[in-house]
Amino acid sequence: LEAKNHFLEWEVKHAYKSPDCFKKLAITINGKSPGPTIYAQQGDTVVVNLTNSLPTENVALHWHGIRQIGTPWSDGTEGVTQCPIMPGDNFTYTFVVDRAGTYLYHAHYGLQISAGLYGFIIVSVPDRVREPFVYQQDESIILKDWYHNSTYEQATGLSSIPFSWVEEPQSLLINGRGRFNCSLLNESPTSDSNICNERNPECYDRYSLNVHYGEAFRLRIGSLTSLSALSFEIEGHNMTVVEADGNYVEPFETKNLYINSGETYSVLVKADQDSSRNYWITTNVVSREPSTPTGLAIFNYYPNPPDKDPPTVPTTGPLWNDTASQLAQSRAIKAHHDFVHKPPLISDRVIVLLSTQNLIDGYYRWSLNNRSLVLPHTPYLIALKENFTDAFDQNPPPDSYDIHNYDIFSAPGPDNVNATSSNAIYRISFNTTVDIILQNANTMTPNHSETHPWHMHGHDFWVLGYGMNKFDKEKDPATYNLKDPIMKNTVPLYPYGWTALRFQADNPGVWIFHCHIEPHLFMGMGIVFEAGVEMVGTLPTSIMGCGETKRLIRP
Ligand SMILES: O=C1O[C@H]([C@@H](O)CO)C(O)=C1O
Repeated sequence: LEAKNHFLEWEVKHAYKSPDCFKKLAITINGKSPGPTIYAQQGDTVVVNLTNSLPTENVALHWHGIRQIGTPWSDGTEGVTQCPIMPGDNFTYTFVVDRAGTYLYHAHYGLQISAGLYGFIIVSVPDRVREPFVYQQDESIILKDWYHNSTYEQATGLSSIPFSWVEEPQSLLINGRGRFNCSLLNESPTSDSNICNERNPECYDRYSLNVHYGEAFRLRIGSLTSLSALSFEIEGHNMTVVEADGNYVEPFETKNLYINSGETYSVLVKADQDSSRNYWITTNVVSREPSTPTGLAIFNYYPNPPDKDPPTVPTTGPLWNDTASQLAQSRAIKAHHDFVHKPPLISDRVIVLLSTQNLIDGYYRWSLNNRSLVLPHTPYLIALKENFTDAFDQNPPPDSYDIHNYDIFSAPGPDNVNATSSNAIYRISFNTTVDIILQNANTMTPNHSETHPWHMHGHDFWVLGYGMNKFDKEKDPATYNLKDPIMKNTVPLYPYGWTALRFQADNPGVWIFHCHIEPHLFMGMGIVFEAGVEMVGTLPTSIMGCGETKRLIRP
C-alpha cells in the first residue's frame, strides 16, 4: 500500500472568538481555534502551506511529537530551525508522520499558543496492523486554558520592570468550548455588553461525547494549556491508560488522568453505567492553587439529549497540591510489554540541569545552570550548517551546577548575580546516549517550587525515574527503570524533585528542549542542543531571510 500525501492550505489569521462566551481576539487557522485536526496514516507525508495573514506579527508552527527525521527545517521552531514567517508571507512545512499515535501542533513564536493557535495530529496504524487494544469508537479531546486579556499584554507584563505575571486562566476549554460566568464581570451599563454574552452564536453548547451503552471507545486526550496542569475525569467511569505521547502503555486503570501541557494520552472507556442519564466530563487545575472554574463537557448516553446537563454536581477533581498522587501516576506509566524499547544500559554523557527563577538585570527570568535562553536572530540550524560563528555564543553552557553548595530549598536572592542571558547551545556527539537530569528548586518566592512539563523536539526519550529532593548521582541511578521505561516527548518535573531522562542523539539537526509552559519558555526556560548537523541535507532557502541568513539568499 502506498503512503499518501496530505496537502493542506492553512491561513493563520486573527478572528474574534468567544469560546467561553467572552469575546477575545484570537489567532486562528482558517478561522478556527482549535485549528483543524490532521488525520493521517503512519508513513504518510503531510504538506502544510501556511499563509501568515496576521497583519503585524510573525508566526511559526511546530509539529509536536513528530521527530522530523530528515526534515529538521520543518520543526517550526522560530530562531532554532527557521526564520519566522512574516506577515503576508507563506511557508510550506513538509514532513512524514512516521509513527502512529496522538500528536499536537501549535505556534512556536511569542505567546501564540495562548492566543489559540493549536490543534491535534492523529496518526493511525498502517492497514492490517493491530493495536494492542480494541475499541469501537475513536474520539479526541483537546484541553486548553483560556485567558481573557490579550497575549500582547501578557508578553509585556512578563518582560517589564516591574514584572507582571499572567496569573491563573479565566476558563478551561474542552475541544475549544467553555462557559464563563459573565455576571462575574460586573459590567457597567455603558460597557459593551457584547464582550460577554451567552446568546453570542460563538458561545457554543458544551462539547458532548456521544456513546451507546455497552460500547468501548478510545479517547485521545491532549493538552496545550499555556500554564495549567490538569486533572481529567469522566464521572462514574474509570479509564484505562493505553498510550502516552505516541507510545503504547502497559494498561492501568485510573479514575482521573493527570495531564500537563504538551502531553497526549489515549484511554479506553467502557460505556457501562446507567444509560438513562448523562455524566459530566470535567477538567480541573492541579499543581498551582486554582482560581479557575472546572471545565465541563457532557458524556452523553444515547438516546438522552446530547446537551442535557447530568443530574449531579460536577466533580471538582483531586486536591490541587496532592503531588504524591501525580508522582504515583507518572511512575505507573511504563512501556507496554509487547512494545518495550530497551534503553542502552549506560550513557555517554550526563547533563544535570538545575532550574531556577532569577532576576537578570531586574527582569524575572528562568535559568538552567544559570543560563537563561534567548534565541538569536540567525536560526541555529542555518548558523551551524553555514558556520556563522558570530551568530551565537560559541562557548558551551555547563553540564552541571554547583551541586554541593546550591540549596534547592531556598529562594535565590536578588543579589544572585550568577545567572545570565545566553544563546549558547549544547553540542552532542552524534548517536551518543545522553542522560538529562532535570533538577527543580525553589522559585524566588520562599517555600515555593512549581511543576514544569519538559518537552524535547526531534526525539522521544526514556523516562528513567522521578525523585524528590536533590538528585544524588551515587545513589539515585540505582533506582532507574531500565527494564520497561516509557518513551515520551514531554515529562513533568515536580516541585523540589528531579526527573531523569535518557535519549539517543540519533536525529541530525538542532533541537530545543524546554518547559512547555509558554510564559516560562518566553522567560528563558529551555536549552538548545545540536547533534550531527553536518549530516543535515541542503537547507531550503524558504527557512532563511532573517539575521545573518540574509546574505545566503541574496544573489
Ligand atoms: O514564572 C512565574 O512567576 C510567577 C511567580 O513566581 C512570581 O510572580 C509564577 O507563579 C511563575 O510561574
